[in-house]
Amino acid sequence: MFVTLTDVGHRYPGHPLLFENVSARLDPGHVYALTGPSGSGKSTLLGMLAGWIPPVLGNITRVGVERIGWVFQNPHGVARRTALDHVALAFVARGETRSAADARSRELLERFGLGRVADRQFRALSGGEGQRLMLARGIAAAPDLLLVDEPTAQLDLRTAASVSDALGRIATDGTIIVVATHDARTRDACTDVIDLGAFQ
Ligand SMILES: Nc1ncnc2c1ncn2[C@@H]1O[C@H](COP(=O)(O)OP(=O)(O)OP(=O)(O)O)[C@@H](O)[C@H]1O
Repeated sequence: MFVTLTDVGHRYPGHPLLFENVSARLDPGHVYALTGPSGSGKSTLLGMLAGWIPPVLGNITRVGVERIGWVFQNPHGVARRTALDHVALAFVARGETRSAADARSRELLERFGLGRVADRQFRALSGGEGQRLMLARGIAAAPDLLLVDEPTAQLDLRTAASVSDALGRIATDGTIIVVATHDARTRDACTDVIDLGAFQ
């Protein structure tokens, strides 16, 4: 399974080229930081990787990528459900029994520094905890391609740092992960960098 970008470029109708000549190969087990100044097209390229936006130039090939997951800027959860429930449901949806799902979820929550708040309702989590929970849920769903859009944009520095550190630990064998970010610490936590600023 992999994704290739070959000389990819994009412009919105009536606007100049946002970026051009982006070529890369994305493989499972890596976490790719997609960086670049505000407006350089990071969210646009995530939409292209998802297949929502066809590139104006070049092409994107997805081989063996069937399931695509997203983690957005703001954590969205069910207010009265526990953190554990949010992750366990992803495992249950993949066919695990509830008790196996709970055990795997607790392990995953530990990895994201959320072991302590596993039984807390979503509405009682802090912003950083909520965002780390969204990443844990994204991984639990085991998509082939996980697209993460500015996971620290709404967070203060310290909370953002906790999310960046968690991102450094999410590389996982069966999933290609791409994280759009302007946060240097998030970028440094990733295994690879694609800088759109270099393709303007
Ligand atoms: N549907 C659209 N039609 C026209 N222009 C658009 C559309 N969507 C985005 N743009 C413009 O394209 C540029 C790139 O937007 P995009 O959101 O991809 O950048 P970004 O790098 O993710 O920015 P930021 O870091 O600020 O989130 C921006 O100038 C934006 O206003």
